[in-house]
Amino acid sequence: MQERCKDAKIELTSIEVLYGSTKALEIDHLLLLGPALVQVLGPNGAGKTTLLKTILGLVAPRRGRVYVCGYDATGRPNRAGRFIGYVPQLANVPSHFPITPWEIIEYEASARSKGGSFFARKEEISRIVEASLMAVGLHEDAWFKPLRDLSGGQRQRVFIARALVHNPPILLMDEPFSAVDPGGRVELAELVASLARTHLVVVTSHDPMLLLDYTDTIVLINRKLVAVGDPHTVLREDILAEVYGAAVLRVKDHVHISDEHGVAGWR
Ligand SMILES: Nc1ncnc2c1ncn2[C@@H]1O[C@H](COP(=O)(O)OP(=O)(O)OP(=O)(O)O)[C@@H](O)[C@H]1O
Repeated sequence: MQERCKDAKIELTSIEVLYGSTKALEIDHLLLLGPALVQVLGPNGAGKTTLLKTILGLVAPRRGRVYVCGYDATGRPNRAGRFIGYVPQLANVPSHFPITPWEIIEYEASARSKGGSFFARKEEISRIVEASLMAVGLHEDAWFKPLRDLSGGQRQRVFIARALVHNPPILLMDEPFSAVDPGGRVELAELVASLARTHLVVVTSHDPMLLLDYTDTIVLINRKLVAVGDPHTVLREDILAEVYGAAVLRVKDHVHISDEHGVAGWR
């Protein structure tokens, strides 16, 4: 029987993830409900990507369970992947191939399409590719250009489009702004925010500022869950200092975090 997602929901219970003998992440309980925008924040090596991969079933925790839309998806990427679209860090995606946005989405849609005649499927796949590229606002001029000729912002839209192909209720995005120039970030933030009106969107970040006005929940981690709640509750100097130490500064009524990714500040 086809499993359906009644509520866009991620729940983690008693999670412990190890790489070899090193503990990478510990979470007693975390419940995320959509539609919403959730930012996962933490310093380098805090376990942000590990958290996303654990939710995706790509990393199996040593103990604990991961539920996606109410289904046990612990260590089961095929089950989690039905309900989740994953947008990887652009830095980890090779961009020098002459592949085009259309081909990337077409490949994903073909891999996920089943049944029907070859011609009906081909027509349906073209419809899905077009709808996905339009949903992320990628201009038609860019659809058949090699990926390497696109800007960071355009490339990021392509991978968001790919994540949307199977119409998942949940989107996980790993540092979606890191390879995008400052000019493109604001527009991209608006796209992410608009998707969060209809999806549960979980974004990892070093800088919560760009999405702050749209954010429902901040999850602060540092190899364990440090705090979870709305931005006003979590982005407090004393809580941040627990994770970032001396990298947290107060200048007048602004709080700043400075790390090798730059300085993020807010009031
Ligand atoms: N496959 C792996 N094998 C061994 N150690 C790993 C593996 N993946 C991650 N780690 C380690 O686990 C810790 C958490 O890594 P992770 O990539 O989840 O952190 P992060 O918060 O996403 O970091 P960053 O902000 O630098 O991207 C780091 O110390 C990292 O070196």
